[in-house]
Amino acid sequence: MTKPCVFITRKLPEDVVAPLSAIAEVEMWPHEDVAVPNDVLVEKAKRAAALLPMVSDPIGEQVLSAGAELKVVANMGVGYDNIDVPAATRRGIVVCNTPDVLTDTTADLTFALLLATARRLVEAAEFLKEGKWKSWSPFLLAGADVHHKTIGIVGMGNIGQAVAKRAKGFDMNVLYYNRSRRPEAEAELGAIYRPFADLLAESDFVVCLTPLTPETRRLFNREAFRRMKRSAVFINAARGAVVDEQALYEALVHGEIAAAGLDVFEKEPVDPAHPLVSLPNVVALPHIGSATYETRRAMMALARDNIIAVLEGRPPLTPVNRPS
Ligand SMILES: O=CC(=O)O
Repeated sequence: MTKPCVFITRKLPEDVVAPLSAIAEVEMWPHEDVAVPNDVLVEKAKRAAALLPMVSDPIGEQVLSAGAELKVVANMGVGYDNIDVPAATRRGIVVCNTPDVLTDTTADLTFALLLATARRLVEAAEFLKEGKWKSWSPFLLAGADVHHKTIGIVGMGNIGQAVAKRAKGFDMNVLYYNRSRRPEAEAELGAIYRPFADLLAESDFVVCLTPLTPETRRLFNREAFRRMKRSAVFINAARGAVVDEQALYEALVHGEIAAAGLDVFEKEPVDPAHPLVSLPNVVALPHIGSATYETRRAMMALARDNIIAVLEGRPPLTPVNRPS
């Protein structure tokens, strides 16, 4: 019997791929740091029973309709806004993501970004390396305190709750906004629910961790930034398109908010000349929320195991849709 074909859109370690190679004919895009061009992806999809894409690979109508044999698309990421899930569901294709395995790692990065932005760590490190440090001075590179302040978390899923836990360790007052109330976070973490507009007005740190959906696209617009305190620090570790980047730029330039820490951008990789990136009060990172060796390997393994399960006729481990 011929083995089903699997296409992986980046070069992954052989030992991670080995269990899949035992049951399938696996082809990998041979580069680790260059994305597969869309025309190649469409071509590969034609023979594939399974795709293992990165969160940066668009899996829309074009790829899905080419994939006559496709049974499963196992994204390597918790977010799956790069995949047209309704179109996959209509075609009977299972879509999977990689939740849970990245929760603590992404929460660590989010909190590190918050600290780095509030305490101006990147600016300070560059200041020293550029030979600008002439003396200890009272307000040299002074930032804002984090401890005992109010954090407002928008998107209280697993990562939001893990950030809340870290914030509690800093004696912060934790507010949250979510589509649905989270009684367990309220009981266990003392997180307090606030309507979106109230959270923006009351928080010293506004942390965006909501998935990108049609409802959350450009949620952080001009009006949202105007509601924030002038001393507010905005952190985005979710998706760039949840933010109106022009509105954020203007809010930062006009002093409507104090600073921003951004791990994600509407267009990635972001141009280093992007106006937001050039601002001194912006800490910009290249979408590294889950980027530790341990977690990235766990994400790869989970995506792989989702594919193995579907190809072997078992239920997927972490599906996001239920095609009939
Ligand atoms: O952004 C990364 C992810 O969704 O896992």
